Amino acid sequence: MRWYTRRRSRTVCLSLVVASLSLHLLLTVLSRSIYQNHCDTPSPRQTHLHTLRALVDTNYTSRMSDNHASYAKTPPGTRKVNSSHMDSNGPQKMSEKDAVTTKMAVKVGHGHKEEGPVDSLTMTERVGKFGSMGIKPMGSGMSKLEALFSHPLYNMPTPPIHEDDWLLKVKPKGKARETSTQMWVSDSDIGDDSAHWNRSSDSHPPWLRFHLGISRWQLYPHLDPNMAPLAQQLSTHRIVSAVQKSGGTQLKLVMSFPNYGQAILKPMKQERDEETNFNLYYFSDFERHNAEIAAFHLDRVLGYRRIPPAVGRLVDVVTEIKDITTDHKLARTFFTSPVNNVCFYGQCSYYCSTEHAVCGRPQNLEASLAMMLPDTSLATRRSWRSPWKRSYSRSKLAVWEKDPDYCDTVKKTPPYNKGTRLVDLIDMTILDFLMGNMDRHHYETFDKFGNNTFLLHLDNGRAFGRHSTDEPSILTPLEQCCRIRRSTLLHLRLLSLPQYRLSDVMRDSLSHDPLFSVAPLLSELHLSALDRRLVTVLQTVSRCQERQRSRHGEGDDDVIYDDLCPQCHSS
Ligand SMILES: Nc1ncnc2c1ncn2[C@@H]1O[C@H](COP(=O)(O)OP(=O)(O)OP(=O)(O)O)[C@@H](O)[C@H]1O
Ligand SMILES: [Mn+2]
Repeated sequence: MRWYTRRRSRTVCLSLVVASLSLHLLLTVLSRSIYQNHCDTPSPRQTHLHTLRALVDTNYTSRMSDNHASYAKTPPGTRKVNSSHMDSNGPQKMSEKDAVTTKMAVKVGHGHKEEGPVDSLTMTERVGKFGSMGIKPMGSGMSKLEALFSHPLYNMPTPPIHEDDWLLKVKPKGKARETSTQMWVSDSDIGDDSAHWNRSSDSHPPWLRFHLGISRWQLYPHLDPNMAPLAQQLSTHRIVSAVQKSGGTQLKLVMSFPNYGQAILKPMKQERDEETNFNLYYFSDFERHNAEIAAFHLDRVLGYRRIPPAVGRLVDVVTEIKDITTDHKLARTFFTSPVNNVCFYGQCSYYCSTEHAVCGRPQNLEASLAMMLPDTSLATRRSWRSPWKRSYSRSKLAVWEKDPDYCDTVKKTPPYNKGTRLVDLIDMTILDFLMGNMDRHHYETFDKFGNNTFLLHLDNGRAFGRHSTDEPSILTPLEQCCRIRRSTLLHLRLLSLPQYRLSDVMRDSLSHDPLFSVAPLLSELHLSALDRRLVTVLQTVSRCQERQRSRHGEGDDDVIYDDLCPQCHSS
């Protein structure tokens, strides 16, 4: 009898699995047709479907290290691509609106005579090409980045966003004071007469549109048309104020623009091909401007959209900082170096001294400008200590380093015992492992959304310090918890296929940053480290699944958190 019942329930389970898979495929087809670009031809669509089917295949194991095996997974008719561009599909054309009309001639190069001329594109021309769909690849075809972003996995239908799922609400017309920051208010300030909100008004400056687009689930939407104007604002708009940002340990500035937008500036501290000194502990490492920029791109490529847009800019330290700053403490730290470069060091608890000054060449300084989040008076944030925080000590080990069953405790502890918090943390772990960031001591969330929201991945300046080694301890949460979102796993598998290879997509994405005209944001060695680390992540997940199978048989999957099937998780 018991045997019969078990057999019956197994049959029911199997039918449910088959039904759910068919539903997913149906959804995929639907989403494809919803988001279909008119330029698309049928063959890539089939390719997408085949790829998706292969990715969903639970027997998938990473074969990235073996290209031939990976190609074997690709369906017939898929073009074998070796360059970073695909030519099978018409690109989504850069709209006229995206094209930048104003030109700002940027003095590229570092003022060093021995550095020859660099890419002739001006910074604004680069910016015009920024943003997921404002990209026109060199050749005639679709870039790998475009191909990736048009894949069904990135275009799954999402549930409608309710009014409560937006971070900010716009004051009704008539009450707002033009161009004032009073135009937008926190949720609690809004009255009953909120019928005329205008979230996507073209008249709003890009930074405001960015703020108004922040939801419970992400900082900005996939294929956000505001991304190009936002990047343009960050990299070209006049800077009217530059003051030091308090808090944190290293020098950073708050820059303000004429339209009231603000950004956080982190200066260049390390050459691209330089590796962090191996004798330095992670907590003594510098922050790198290119790490902030590359982290934003990687986060977007992974489909997370949890890092505020960060863009590179050549800043004139004299006219754009020294001459306009009202921060006397900052102004006092400017000096001219022995080779006539203008330098400053500001005031902070680390590296703010003459020895660690940041210098222009002679006035041009490479920097990252990250879009400022809404002020905390409008949208308070909560800072959470990471359960896998390092000890920040040369001699002490953290608890998680000593206890292999540490995750069992975390899994029982709120907020990790409910909803998506644990898998969100694992998402962050994966991002950090890929970019070698050991400095994730805290993360933040928007208070308004309680525990049911995404995690902000702020402060990525210590990523991309080393390319020749990987830091396995960063992956500990994944190793110990053996849990991952299905959507994340599918994205990672997609990025391990040759036609969407992570390094190629990242090279492509980063080439649209304005500073690419000075030098690529990540060296080739850092790009290939991404591919190598991706293999490690996929292998870790496979190991988890094997371990689970050997313990519990083929039954239900405890490793995969099926976020593509929300009704599967009622808690
Ligand atoms: N884009 C942003 N918008 C608004 N606030 C931000 C943004 N990025 C960072 N912050 C805030 O500024 C604080 C300091 O920034 P950040 O962590 O990058 O500096 P830091 O010097 O590296 O700090 P720490 O030494 O604590 O790691 C963050 O904790 C965060 O609350
Ligand atoms: Mn930091």
